Amino acid sequence: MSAPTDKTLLQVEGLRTVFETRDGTVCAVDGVDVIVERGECLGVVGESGSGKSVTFNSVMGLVRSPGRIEAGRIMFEGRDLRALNQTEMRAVRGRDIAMTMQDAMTALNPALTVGEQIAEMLEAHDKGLPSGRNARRRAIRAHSVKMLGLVGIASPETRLGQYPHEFSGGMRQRIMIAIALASMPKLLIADEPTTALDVTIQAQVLELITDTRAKLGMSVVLITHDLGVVAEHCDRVMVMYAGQVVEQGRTADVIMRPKHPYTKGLLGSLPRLSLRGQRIEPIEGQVPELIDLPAQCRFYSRCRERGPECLKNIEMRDAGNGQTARCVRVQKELAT
Ligand SMILES: Nc1ncnc2c1ncn2[C@@H]1O[C@H](COP(=O)(O)OP(=O)(O)OP(=O)(O)O)[C@@H](O)[C@H]1O
Ligand code: NI
Repeated sequence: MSAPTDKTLLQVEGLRTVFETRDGTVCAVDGVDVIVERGECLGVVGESGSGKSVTFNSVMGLVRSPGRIEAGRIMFEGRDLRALNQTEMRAVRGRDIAMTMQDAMTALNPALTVGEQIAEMLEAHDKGLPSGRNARRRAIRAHSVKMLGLVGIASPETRLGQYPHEFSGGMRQRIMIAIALASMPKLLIADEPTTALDVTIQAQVLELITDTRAKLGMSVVLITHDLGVVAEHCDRVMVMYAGQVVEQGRTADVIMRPKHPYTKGLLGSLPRLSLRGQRIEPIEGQVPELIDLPAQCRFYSRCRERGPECLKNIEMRDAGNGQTARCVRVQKELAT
């Protein structure tokens, strides 16, 4: 992983998050490092079950029993988020870091109007709201109308008074983004923001995130199965497999010169020049069970390039240009 700089907003080091199950301890996230710089968009890709959501739920302090963070440091603007108590962490959520959940349908509260939910977020984080009751109410309303307009909801004044079920799936997704953005977070974590949306709405939602990123100067973590989205919207990309980061680097480098056989597999089945809209194609074989994994490359059983030298724990290796990959074959290339 590249080194932190003055511009580093979020730095995760050695994150390990486990779930106790009847079959044993599932190590969903095992030694994950992440760096997010100010203003950048980081893409996170990997097959289902690779640990993408658990990694960022851990950052948000939202891992619930039987899960727990077992090790690692989560530094946000120089503060150690793991050292915060619940009240302090609640203040960070939404105000500094907002996350839109994979499941938009259930993430919204069905019993509250959209306006009430945006207001709740604004009240909780209280960024420069006036103190008088009426002035405060007016400010919240004005800001809520603005947010709904920003996410492309027509007649926002009327729409504020409606409940989630009165909106289409695509609109609900955009409303969740509006709620996340209402507090002007420094970091937006969008977990599969366009899953289950039709192609036109997908494009709108992503444009919205990218535009808002530019306007607010915020950073974005985009969790997605869609490599076309990564190619188009992300400065850097991180590829996860079986609870580990297996490759990361600048998007263009990783897509044009993938170093890890898993990344090559993900890209291999895609037509190079039309990545748009392509989801990850399955690679032959199965992701290993994340319980009591042997000390060897986790991709071993599915790897076309495997050899006896892969039967040990593999560290991330430097491929040059800030690109790293967890494969014994990786060699540093001269800067281009
Ligand atoms: N509540 C839980 N109990 C037990 N294991 C869990 C639980 N939640 C997650 N896991 C484990 O963590 C692994 C990683 O899950 P995670 O949701 O992070 O995957 P993901 O990469 O986000 O996948 P997807 O693309 O399907 O969203 C799962 O395969 C599962 O083994
Ligand atoms: Ni997920």
